[in-house]
Amino acid sequence: MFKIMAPAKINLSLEVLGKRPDGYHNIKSVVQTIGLADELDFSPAAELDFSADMPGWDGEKSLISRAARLLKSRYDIDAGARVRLKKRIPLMSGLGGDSSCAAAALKGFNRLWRLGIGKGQLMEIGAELGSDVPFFFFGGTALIEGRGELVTPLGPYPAGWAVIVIPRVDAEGDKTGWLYGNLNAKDFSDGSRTEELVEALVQNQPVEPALLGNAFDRVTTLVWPEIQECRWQMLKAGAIRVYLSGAGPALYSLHRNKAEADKVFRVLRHGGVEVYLAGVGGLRMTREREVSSLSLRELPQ
Ligand SMILES: C[C@](O)(CO)[C@H](O)COP(=O)(O)OP(=O)(O)OC[C@H]1O[C@@H](n2ccc(N)nc2=O)[C@H](O)[C@@H]1O
Ligand SMILES: Nc1ncnc2c1ncn2[C@@H]1O[C@H](COP(=O)(O)OP(=O)(O)OP(=O)(O)O)[C@@H](O)[C@H]1O
Repeated sequence: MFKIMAPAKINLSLEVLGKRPDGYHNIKSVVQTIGLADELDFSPAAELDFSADMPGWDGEKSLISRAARLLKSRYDIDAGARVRLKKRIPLMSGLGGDSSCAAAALKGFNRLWRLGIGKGQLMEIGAELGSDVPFFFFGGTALIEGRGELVTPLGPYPAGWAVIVIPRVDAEGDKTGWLYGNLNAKDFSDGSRTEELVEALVQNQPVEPALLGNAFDRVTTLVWPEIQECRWQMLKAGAIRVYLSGAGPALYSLHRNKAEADKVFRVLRHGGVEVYLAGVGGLRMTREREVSSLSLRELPQ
């Protein structure tokens, strides 16, 4: 019937400003979709029927099924749907895979059941499913704020390549919530580094690597000592700087040309590391410039 791609994301900057009364944290983060993506294949069915080609993937645990149930109850839908998922993004890795699938699912069910829901409303429903979900209705390069539901599209990040390594750690349950809960005042910052990065992107200026960084660096290194070993392996393979994505454990390095990225990728793959090579930046994943009701910020002129 039809397919929808669900790209992974990396956090180029991720600053946590502090804890909110509702238990979430205010953040400022420049997020970027990358060429590593899942693929959702939708077709009509009498009941809900979800499956994936990844062993251990459980439809009932995925936000895809929560998205379906939420729309069915809110819009009084009797119809079902069959979704076949080609899963490429490692789960619970910091690459936002299930969050991206949730956004793709909302788009797909909206189309399959002819609900006619606008993008802004879909983003608000997405925000009920998870803080990373609204961003995926824009993709490309964007600033996310609030708990992640305020999305401001930005000029494209300079086109390049990312080498992504997934350290072998036991990330399970609500690892993101647990890691947020283990942040403390020294992990918090005021968002100014991310504002500088936004300014560079909006003004199409070169991006200083020092502007990239992640508030979860300290706590993830404490919880998962394997991360340090992976960082060293990436540096030894030729990466200049290694960054953490989301709440981890995924690590990535950025490269302007493919040949350099490919060399690092091959060395790591030969070393038995779970490693991916993906395009970064350049094109915007979506063409729409519609700014949703959730994107309240004005870009610096
Ligand atoms: C780390 C990031 O991936 C950065 O992009 C996101 O902030 C996390 O987004 P996410 O995985 O969609 O997170 P959610 O599923 O909404 O929240 C999981 C748990 O993480 C914590 N959480 C999440 C987002 C946020 N801004 N503050 C939080 O404290 C909350 O305890 C929440 O119960
Ligand atoms: N076995 C499973 N099958 C399908 N979905 C799962 C499974 N285990 C967990 N999930 C879903 O995946 C979500 C987390 O995966 P996701 O890939 O979005 O997070 P992430 O990569 O850690 O992103 P980030 O760290 O950036 O928030 C869980 O909240 C849960 O909804």
